[in-house]
Amino acid sequence: MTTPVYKRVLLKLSGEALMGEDQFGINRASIEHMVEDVVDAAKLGVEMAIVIGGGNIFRGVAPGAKGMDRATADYMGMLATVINSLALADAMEQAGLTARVMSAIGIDQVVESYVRPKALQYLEEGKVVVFAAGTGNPFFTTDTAAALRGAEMGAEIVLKATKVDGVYSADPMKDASASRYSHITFDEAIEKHLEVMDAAAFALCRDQKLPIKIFSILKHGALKRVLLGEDEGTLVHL
Ligand SMILES: Nc1ncnc2c1ncn2[C@@H]1O[C@H](COP(=O)(O)OP(=O)(O)O)[C@@H](O)[C@H]1O
Ligand SMILES: O=c1ccn([C@@H]2O[C@H](COP(=O)(O)OP(=O)(O)O)[C@@H](O)[C@H]2O)c(=O)[nH]1
Repeated sequence: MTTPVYKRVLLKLSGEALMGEDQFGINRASIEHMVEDVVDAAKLGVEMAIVIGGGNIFRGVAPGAKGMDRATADYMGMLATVINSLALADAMEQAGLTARVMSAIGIDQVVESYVRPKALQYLEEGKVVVFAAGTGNPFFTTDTAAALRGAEMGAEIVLKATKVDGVYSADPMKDASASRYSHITFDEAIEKHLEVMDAAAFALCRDQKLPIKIFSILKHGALKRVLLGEDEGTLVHL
């Protein structure tokens, strides 16, 4: 089977996964692995919009942010996603893709600002669009940004590529006895307070009838398997 089951997707890439085995920052091998998966996905002809987190950089400055005003710390986190977006777009260009970064916060000398029709046009042209600076608002996460941009772009699904291979009954990093769901409803995920994604992101996707697939970014080829409709990760559905 080589025909993708989706035409357009919103891929959320974990910022923290970018640091690989390092303490913080961008690990070259990690970003190259991620990009290889994106290239394979693009080769299937799937239109791809990407949101990348900022935990790898923000984690590095987090001790210094202790006691800071929350909104200010969140703006620092959003700027961290701009750094990651630029690195990701550069790596994608080097791998032969055409990428565009659009920021939710105006920093026009660095990247163009997010304009919805322009983003839609880029996707139609086969360019990979990277949405930087999250939603542009403090008190949100890049998961919510993924849900928001996914809905705006008319994506058929939000693909959350993270450090675990799906949604578990409890955090698998803390509880070895946790079991993985192959699928779960939005209501169940919210009611059970499963923290693999924040409730705002789950609620937005539920309201927009936008399913989410959660799978491991560390498993090479998993993204392609998801796009081909193979059994991979956890589907969160209505
Ligand atoms: N019920 C759960 N199922 C799976 N993962 C969970 C669960 N509860 C908490 N987690 C944690 O959520 C993390 C993924 O969310 P997050 O930290 O936002 O990652 P990302 O860097 O991808 O944004 C996983 O690494 C896992 O440790
Ligand atoms: O719309 C947004 C998106 C992100 N952030 C900030 O940016 C940080 C980095 O994003 P996130 O933690 O979602 O990244 P990831 O977990 O994927 O590395 C968050 O912690 C927030 O502080 C924010 O304030 N608003």
